Amino acid sequence: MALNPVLGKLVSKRVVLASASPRRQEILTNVGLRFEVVPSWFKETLEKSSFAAPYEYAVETAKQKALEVANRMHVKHLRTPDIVIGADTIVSVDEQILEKPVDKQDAYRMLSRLSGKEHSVFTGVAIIHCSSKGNQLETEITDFYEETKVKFSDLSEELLWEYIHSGEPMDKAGGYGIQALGGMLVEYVHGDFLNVVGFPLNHFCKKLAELYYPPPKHTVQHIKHDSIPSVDTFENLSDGESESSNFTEHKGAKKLNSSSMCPSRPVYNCENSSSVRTDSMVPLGNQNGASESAAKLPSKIVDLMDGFKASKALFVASKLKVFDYLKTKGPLKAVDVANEVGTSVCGTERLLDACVALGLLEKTSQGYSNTDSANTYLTSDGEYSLHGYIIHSNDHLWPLFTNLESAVREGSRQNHRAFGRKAEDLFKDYYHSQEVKQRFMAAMHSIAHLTARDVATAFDLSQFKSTCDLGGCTGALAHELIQIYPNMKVTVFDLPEVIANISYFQPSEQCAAPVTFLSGDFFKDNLPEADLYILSRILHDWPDERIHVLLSKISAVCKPGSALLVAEIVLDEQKTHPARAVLQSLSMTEGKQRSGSEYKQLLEKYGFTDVQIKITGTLLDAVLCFKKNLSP
Ligand SMILES: C[S@@+](CC[C@H](N)C(=O)[O-])C[C@H]1O[C@@H](n2cnc3c(N)ncnc32)[C@H](O)[C@@H]1O
Repeated sequence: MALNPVLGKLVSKRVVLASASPRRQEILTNVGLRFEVVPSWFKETLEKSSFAAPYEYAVETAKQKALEVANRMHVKHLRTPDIVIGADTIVSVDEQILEKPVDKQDAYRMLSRLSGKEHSVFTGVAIIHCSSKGNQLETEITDFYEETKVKFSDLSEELLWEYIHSGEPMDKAGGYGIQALGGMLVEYVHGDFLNVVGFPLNHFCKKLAELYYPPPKHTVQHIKHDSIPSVDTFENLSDGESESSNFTEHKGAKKLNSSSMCPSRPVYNCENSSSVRTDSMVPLGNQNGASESAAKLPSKIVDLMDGFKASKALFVASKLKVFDYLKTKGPLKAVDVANEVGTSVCGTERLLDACVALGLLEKTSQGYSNTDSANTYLTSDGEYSLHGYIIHSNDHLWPLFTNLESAVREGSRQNHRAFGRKAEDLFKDYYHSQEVKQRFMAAMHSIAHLTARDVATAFDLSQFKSTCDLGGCTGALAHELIQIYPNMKVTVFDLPEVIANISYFQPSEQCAAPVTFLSGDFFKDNLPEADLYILSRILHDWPDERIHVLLSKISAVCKPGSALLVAEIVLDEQKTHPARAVLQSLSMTEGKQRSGSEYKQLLEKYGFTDVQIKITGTLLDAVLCFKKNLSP
């Protein structure tokens, strides 16, 4: 895990880097940040002369790059990220801004201006927190810049041209790369070296610390702003702790909608060479001048202690279809909800108030109504309904997790304790009754529908003409693939008892090329021919012997050049994050979650090469690999 615990705050978020720079990607990857790369289409054409100082230009460009990506993901890809990071590096010498050279002559012009002189490298960084209200994208922007002074030696014409002919200057601000050959031109560096490479990591971490651990007012003077707080320091800070809600619930926080794409000049509150909107920096707990308390409040631990109550409140409200009633009939008073769902008035009122406290409902004088996210995710017909998974969590996972202590003691699944029977395998257990099977299928469908676009677009799959989704269940991913790749023929292969029950889950609108459903057992039966095989959320469920059978069969049927796409949550190399995957492991299936290098090793063992891993930052990551060519 990253040394800086603030980065841990980003683990559960969809973080996007709006930059194609491999150097920025490397800097952030090296410290363990998980993020998706979506290069910005924003053209670096802002009028430089309209900025009073070079750094203002870099900050504004960084901001516009990040906003373009946030807006595009929200509108075009229907995937609103949690955080978009934009950066722009420029070199400034004699009050002139140098960006990337357009050709060798331009590189010569830049480098000869830098020869024998000190210049400044500025990187502007924008951290944009995004949320979606209705169809509107809302953003909260934090931006800052870092300056590093660099002095070049006197460069001879010969050295200069030799460097230009190396090709290195062409994609770099100021026409040099300090981390490679360009390092030989440099006499000294004053300031953050990584800033010159392209990303001021230290300042970025400090900014995150300010955002996620804002100092309480009464201790402001004691906090060293020029250091990244240690874990100890964090404990001394009062943190609003609730990870994502810090940014959505600050009373004073200024929301900007997507119209802020227009490059208007912001009003900055400049402090220590950074500009941050101070209104989003006020910690919730301190806004009303809460009195000093001698004991530190371990907010995270308190949240964990109460977490099960929150989960159960969500489950019960979902099971009672409270969100469905409020969607069609709200706002409703507690007594009306109680009448609709057939529950006690006092119990219903408590449940509804708890849902308000959890941010799932709103309460006004007219009664209770759904929040936008309740309409989208919690109603059973919501666009991205998680209702199926929530009911599965309540009816299946909850009883299993109440036996967690025994599971840990014994190292085995607890179905016999939770449900009074021990099935041969996971799916024999799910499919023993029609009711449980349909509940499980609805659960799989809700997550698959929510993640399908991320999985389908993690790699460009347009080269594949035929695809077989093994264990593809209701076909949610298959339908998305056909939408994105209209020339692709997709077959879903699943057990007969699943295929017999898929009709309820099919989209109402007709597709040009319908999905084919084929029943069979992927451990025993012949697999259909395809250019691309998919295993989405399959491998983590099975023990090694079964995986051996399955991957051997796929490898045997795969022609050279065909591919296998695995969709799973990929663990970090320490195998402790993301938490969702590690917590899922506690249900003790015979399978296991794997890290990126473990997937690579596993797939290579079965003759797959060129293993590429895409950490999407969402609920599922993707691994693509190709069947080895037979030629030596
Ligand atoms: C965890 S679910 C994943 C479903 C889907 N791929 C997704 O990502 O939502 C596992 C799927 O594998 C299917 N499955 C389990 N054993 C199978 C077998 N022996 N042959 C074919 N499909 C199987 C199950 O019916 C189920 O649909």
